[in-house]
Amino acid sequence: MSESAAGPALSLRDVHAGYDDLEILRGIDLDLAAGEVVCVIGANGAGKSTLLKTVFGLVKVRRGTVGVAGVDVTAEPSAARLRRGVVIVPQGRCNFPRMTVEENLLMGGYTLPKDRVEAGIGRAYEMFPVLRERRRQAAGNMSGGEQQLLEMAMALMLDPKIMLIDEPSLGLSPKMQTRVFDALRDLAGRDVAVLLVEQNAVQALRASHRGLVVEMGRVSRVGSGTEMLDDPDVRRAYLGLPA
Ligand SMILES: Nc1ncnc2c1ncn2[C@@H]1O[C@H](COP(=O)(O)OP(=O)(O)OP(=O)(O)O)[C@@H](O)[C@H]1O
Repeated sequence: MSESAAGPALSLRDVHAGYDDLEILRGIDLDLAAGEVVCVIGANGAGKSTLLKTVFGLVKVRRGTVGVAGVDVTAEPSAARLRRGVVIVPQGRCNFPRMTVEENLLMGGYTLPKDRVEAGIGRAYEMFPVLRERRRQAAGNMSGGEQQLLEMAMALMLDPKIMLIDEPSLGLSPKMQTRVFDALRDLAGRDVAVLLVEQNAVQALRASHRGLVVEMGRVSRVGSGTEMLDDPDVRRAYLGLPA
């Protein structure tokens, strides 16, 4: 993990956001360092996905600021944030099931110049060798876990600094879940800041440097992954474990 001279990779200050007259985020404060994996947990409907969408600019900030590498991006549209290296991997998988794995990767990098596309594909195959093996196969014929890896690899094409990822382990076998969480740690090892939303909070916290609980639109608890796993209130309320 590292904090550059410019400060954290991502910083949220008193962020308020929501939909129509519904305020969902009510003063979120959060700093995320390069190379750090932070897992957001909370009840259904607490606003976890809204938080990711707000960082990416899909939901408008009503009050407060979003900063990326020390630059205030609160007023910037998603495309501008993307150019700053913020990517989002939404819930669900495989946008282009009939296209091959490699064609999907090319779609992930369609805004890039040719040399960066080649570098991106090289990076994706190095990180996920299974995708190289399957590169000529229709993406929709891969397992759910492999499709999830492809989604992450598509986001990797853009050489991101910040990856926002929503429920990456949803519907995967325990073995594939482990693979996905390992991949997130690998990304962090490459200095990407990862903000992760997960229902599978136990495994996600094990894979995270820090966890935070969102409650009533605010961050109610922050701690290392281990502290959160040991916290009796968190165990009872969010992990389904005995206190
Ligand atoms: N586009 C939208 N328009 C209106 N309300 C929305 C919209 N998207 C989400 N909401 C509402 O905002 C609240 C927070 O939703 P969000 O998806 O952020 O929760 P979450 O914590 O990710 O939930 P879950 O764990 O169930 O996925 C919910 O009450 C939801 O119904």
